Amino acid sequence: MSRLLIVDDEQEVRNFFAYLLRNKPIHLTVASNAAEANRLIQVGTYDAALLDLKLPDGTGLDILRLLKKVHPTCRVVLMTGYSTVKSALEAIRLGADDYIEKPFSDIDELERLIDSLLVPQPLGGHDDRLRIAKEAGLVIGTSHAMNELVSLAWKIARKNVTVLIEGETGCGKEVLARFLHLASMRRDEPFIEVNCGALTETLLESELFGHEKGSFTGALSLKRGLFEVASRGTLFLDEIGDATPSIQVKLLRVLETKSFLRVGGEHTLRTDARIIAASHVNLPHAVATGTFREDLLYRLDVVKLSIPPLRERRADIPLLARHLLDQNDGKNFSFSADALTLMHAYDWPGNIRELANVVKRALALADGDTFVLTSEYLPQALFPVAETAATYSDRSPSLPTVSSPVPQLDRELDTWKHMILTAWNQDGTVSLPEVLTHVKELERIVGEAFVKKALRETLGNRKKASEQLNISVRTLRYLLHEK
Ligand SMILES: Nc1ncnc2c1ncn2[C@@H]1O[C@H](COP(=O)(O)OP(=O)(O)OP(=O)(O)O)[C@@H](O)[C@H]1O
Repeated sequence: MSRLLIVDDEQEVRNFFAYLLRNKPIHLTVASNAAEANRLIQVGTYDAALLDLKLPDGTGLDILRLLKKVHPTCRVVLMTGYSTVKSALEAIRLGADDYIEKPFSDIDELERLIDSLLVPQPLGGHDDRLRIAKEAGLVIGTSHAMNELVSLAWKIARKNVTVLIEGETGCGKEVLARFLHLASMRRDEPFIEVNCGALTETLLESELFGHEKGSFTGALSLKRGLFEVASRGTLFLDEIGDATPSIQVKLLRVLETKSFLRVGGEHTLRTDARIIAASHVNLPHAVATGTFREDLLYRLDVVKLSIPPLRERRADIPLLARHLLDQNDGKNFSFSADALTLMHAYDWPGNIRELANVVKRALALADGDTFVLTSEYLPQALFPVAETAATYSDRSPSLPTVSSPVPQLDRELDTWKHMILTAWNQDGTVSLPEVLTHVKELERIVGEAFVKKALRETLGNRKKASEQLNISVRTLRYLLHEK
């Protein structure tokens, strides 16, 4: 029987849960204050807990911290009034699974939430998250920092809250914004990106809010603004730190009132666009220096997602490089161990965009029959000072430098070995479920390689090939994605 803890100071709420769950195989324990909850946590075990955020003698956040310490696998949902949504999001950051707003408006949804909390979580069971990450072109990798970040993004994607994404240039702010959109209920509506630093103030204003016909010279027809076009979808305001003071005022108004006027217009229009903003400049710093409005930052920063620079998640480089090779028609190519070692040591000031350029350059330099991209294909910037490609590859016990038709499997094993060893050697926490997901992927690749080899040897005879491999024809089909 599952064990559920409910902490709420209101008698009616406790009674409500007792009634709602009366016929379920759940052992319910209730507490009416923080002191009682803390005592119960020390003496009992719980599979899930629903915690009121505000209690007479403490907060749900304190109880959450204790629960995560004493029973790390206990799944937690915070119950909150609308005014405390920001604290509820803080709870998600601290490890809570979700939050629900009180009073409960949809009892069926509440029941579904409780049921889902009590289903055991399989190790590595992140299939949906990985599928959507793939769709968004987002490689999560194995670093703890990225896994924490994507897990937080996943949890808040379906909440209608404004998100602020911070991170150095080229570290994947737009990719993460796309992931948030695809993981939200708005995924079938438009995702629209606008770079606030790339347009003049007048153009940006007319892009964002639209204009009426004849409102200025050149406004030959009515134009709908992006707030209108993205009304049921997501509007991604990139480089928000570059917006001029006048645009900042107008954005603040839309965020506060959900309404706006077209340039030259008289009718107020409403928008329900979900706003995701991103900036490579430090916005609190911009507020301190007077170039960004504090009230706008407050409105945007309901949830902040800070993407770590690539140099702080070097463990992800092999998988990112693999992804970028595939993306650039380089499926048959791979980087040699010496090239990956250099890439691992480099600081990547331009982050993943710079890595993408290095990958494209290496592919462009590759001659017709080179499939292993060694250090010779990397730009000089990646070499330690005073070393050149030639001296580096002389020293290093690398793979053959050119012209070796290394089979696909060999290359895959090389990338995976490097990725797993990097995760292994990483200090601190590592996301084992992600490592295991990649091992599973490797299992599939190895299976497919063996099947193809057996099919070549048996001249395409599936029955003989499956006998040779001691698998059923069905498994063979599965490994060939024929299902
Ligand atoms: N996690 C990732 N997985 C795969 N590709 C990524 C990832 N992060 C970034 N990229 C790739 O790196 C490049 C830069 O990413 P993106 O444009 O999202 O960065 P950004 O932080 O928005 O950059 P800027 O600050 O210049 O606007 C893109 O080609 C993107 O596809």
